[in-house]
Amino acid sequence: MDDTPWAIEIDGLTKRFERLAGPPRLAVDNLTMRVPRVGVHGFLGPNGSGKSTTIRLLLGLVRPSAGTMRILGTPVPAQLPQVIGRVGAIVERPRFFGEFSARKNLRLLATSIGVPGRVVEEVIDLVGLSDRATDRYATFSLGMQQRLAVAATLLKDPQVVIFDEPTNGLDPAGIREMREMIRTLADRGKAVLVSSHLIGELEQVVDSVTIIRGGRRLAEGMIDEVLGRRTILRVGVAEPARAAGVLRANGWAVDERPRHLEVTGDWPAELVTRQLADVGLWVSELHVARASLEQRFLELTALPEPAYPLRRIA
Ligand SMILES: Nc1ncnc2c1ncn2[C@@H]1O[C@H](COP(=O)(O)OP(=O)(O)OP(=O)(O)O)[C@@H](O)[C@H]1O
Repeated sequence: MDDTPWAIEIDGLTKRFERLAGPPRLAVDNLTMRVPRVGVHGFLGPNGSGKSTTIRLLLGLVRPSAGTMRILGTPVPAQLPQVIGRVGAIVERPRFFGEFSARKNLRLLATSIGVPGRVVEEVIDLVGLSDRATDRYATFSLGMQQRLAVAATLLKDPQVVIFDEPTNGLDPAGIREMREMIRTLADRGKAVLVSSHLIGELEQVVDSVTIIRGGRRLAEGMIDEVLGRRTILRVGVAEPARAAGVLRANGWAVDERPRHLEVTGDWPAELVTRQLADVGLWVSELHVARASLEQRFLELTALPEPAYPLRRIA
């Protein structure tokens, strides 16, 4: 069952948590999701949207109320033992011995799962801990602890790597290192599923995304397609009111500011110059900015649900 293009396939997944007081809580609601076999897939949604529950369902830590899931083509949780060896998950902070060095902690783990010592050195290098491998774990910063957790997961050379909110609690340098590590794994041919409620921390590293809210999928696809990386231009021109009219007629959204126009659209900047020149208006300033994906993500997750276009990965 290994010929599927998907690392993870989820169909109609539903999880209802029964509660002693009050009605059951629907944490995941008829969720369908595809994670490609290679690349970084961002699993994005506000806090409490059901990301952790979905990951816990995939890993057999919680039982689904309904729906089907496959990892590398193998149905889970029914056949999870057959595939779990090819999945590395960093869901909770693993326990390491504080008095042992990073290397010693990894060697212990490697021995317990029958992995040779040279692999320990490879993963230490891969997560960028070579300089600190002999330091005691107790002295590690949160970022280094995270990297050691990733190293431990990589010992068995998983095909699919799952991170639940890996940037939580990290400082900007730690976030950057985590991003680089995630990218390295994807560049080595792995499928990386990474959840976050902060798109801004991951936008440079994800190839495709699934966005959820209230346990339901809002959008799915390649990141640029889903979040619409739009062009924003700052345009200086002699007759701003007339220029604004011309650009609006050509489909641009135009905001008239005191000294310039802010022009937003899906097309290249050259079109603005040409469209204005065609009517005898000359551009004195043209500055290209990019819309922040974070802004678009917040707009998207704040919209009323039926308004979303549901997009799929081609
Ligand atoms: N064991 C549980 N019992 C009852 N409700 C639960 C349980 N686990 C999660 N929930 C609820 O399910 C919903 C989804 O939670 P979940 O932790 O999956 O969201 P999340 O997207 O991972 O959020 P965060 O980013 O805050 O971790 C929330 O309303 C949460 O309170």
